[in-house]
Amino acid sequence: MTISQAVGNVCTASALNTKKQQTANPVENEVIYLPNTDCAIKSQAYLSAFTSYRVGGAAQLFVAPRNIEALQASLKYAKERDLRVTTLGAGSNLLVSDRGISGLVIATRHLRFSHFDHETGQLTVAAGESIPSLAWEAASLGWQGLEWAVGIPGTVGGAVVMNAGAHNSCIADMLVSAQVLSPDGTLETLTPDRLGYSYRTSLLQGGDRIVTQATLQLRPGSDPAQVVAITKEHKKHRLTTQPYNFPSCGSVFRNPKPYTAGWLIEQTGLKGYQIGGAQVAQLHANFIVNRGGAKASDIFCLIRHIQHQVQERWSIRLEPEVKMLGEFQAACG
Ligand SMILES: Cc1cc2nc3c(=O)[nH]c(=O)nc-3n(C[C@H](O)[C@H](O)[C@H](O)COP(=O)(O)OP(=O)(O)OC[C@H]3O[C@@H](n4cnc5c(N)ncnc54)[C@H](O)[C@@H]3O)c2cc1C
Ligand SMILES: NC(=O)C1=CN([C@@H]2O[C@H](COP(=O)(O)OP(=O)(O)OC[C@H]3O[C@@H](n4cnc5c(N)ncnc54)[C@H](OP(=O)(O)O)[C@@H]3O)[C@@H](O)[C@H]2O)C=CC1
Ligand SMILES: C=C(O[C@H]1[C@H](O)[C@@H](CO)O[C@H](OP(=O)(O)OP(=O)(O)OC[C@H]2O[C@@H](n3ccc(=O)[nH]c3=O)[C@H](O)[C@@H]2O)[C@@H]1NC(C)=O)C(=O)O
Repeated sequence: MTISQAVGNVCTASALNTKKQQTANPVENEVIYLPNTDCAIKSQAYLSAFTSYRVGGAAQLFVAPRNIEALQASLKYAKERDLRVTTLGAGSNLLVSDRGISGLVIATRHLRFSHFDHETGQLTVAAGESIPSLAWEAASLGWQGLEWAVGIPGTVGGAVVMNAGAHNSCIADMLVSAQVLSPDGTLETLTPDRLGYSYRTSLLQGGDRIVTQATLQLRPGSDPAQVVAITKEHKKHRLTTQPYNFPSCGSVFRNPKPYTAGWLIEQTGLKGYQIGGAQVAQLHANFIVNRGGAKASDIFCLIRHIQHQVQERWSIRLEPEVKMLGEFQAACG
């Protein structure tokens, strides 16, 4: 089954809306439809609703396709109007500027479909599927391999791009192939050796290809109760070591091996340090939490402050894991 067979007819390619075809960009608060689809493009859509930090200004234009054809139509729409395209998954590793993002923002989380192949032990999933939901589903089937992914509130697409990982496992370890869509509308299936994987890195980062689907190799045949128990242990460990009670993006910085960012930041005396509504978490110093009312600029300036302090104290440059989208001020006060 393909993604287009698996989804309903909302925001899909169809001939239903030919009367709604328009060529202009929508003006503020207007909704128009992609030609030959019932897929709406919205203007000035606030991205704070689409990021785990709950911050971020508006997308100039926003679309959430539900199948490949509607995704291809979105890219065509952008190309014809010379609009820059930005792709979002679940927005759980993003800091979107308060000034928003120009061009067309494509949210992939409505690309949904999953198939557990009991013969091969392979899980084929659309980019918008939730990684933690799949981890629980695999566990309840007695399939091993995704226990580590519980508690990572992202999509399959975001995990493939970020090489999401935890507990010494990561997506690259189990990726059989990823299907990607190029700006010219062509689909290609790539094996991991073509994706330049290393720790929290892939060649897909910062590029213009959109992940549409992935196939993961898992290990069926275990006692579901045992796999669920291990998954629960991972979740419990997270809840005791990471702050889940306030919005965040997970780890802000990559670990500068052999050190860990959390240790360096704590030793620099920054736990609890706050700028506006953004605070270095007390429970884990590599998390910046939104304590309420934070602006993206507060989080951005706290990131810069941490980098500066850690550099001064340890001569180590912390590299952000979080992806910053849009424009940020050059200097913080
Ligand atoms: C509480 C919490 C805990 C976390 N724990 C972990 C952890 O243990 N390990 C870990 O690795 N991460 C963790 N994260 C970070 C985050 O969940 C992961 O990086 C996740 O993989 C991001 O997925 P996403 O769908 O939210 O991607 P987004 O944040 O939406 O996007 C991330 C990047 O991928 C791009 N992108 C997203 N989808 C696509 C697509 N379909 N095609 C092309 N590009 C795309 C975006 O443009 C952006 O550059 C955590 C975050 C939170 C909030
Ligand atoms: N701090 C932050 O910025 C953010 C934190 N989060 C947090 O991330 C966490 C992700 O947790 P995680 O458990 O991985 O995913 P979720 O709690 O999001 O659950 C994902 C799916 O897995 C199912 N599920 C959850 N627990 C179990 C279980 N014990 N057995 C079987 N199925 C289960 C859920 O089913 P059902 O719906 O039936 O419960 C749901 O369909 C959540 O606590 C969420 O609040 C998310 C976004 C941002
Ligand atoms: C949350 C993320 O991924 C997480 C992932 O969930 C966990 C679990 O596997 O391991 C990494 O965290 P981490 O290296 O901070 O793991 P932890 O086990 O919490 O801490 C490592 C070490 O740092 C120390 N530590 C941590 C936090 C802190 O405030 N102070 C401190 O001293 C701990 O005591 C421990 O000795 C990933 N982070 C990175 C940047 O690699 C993410 O990428 O967003």
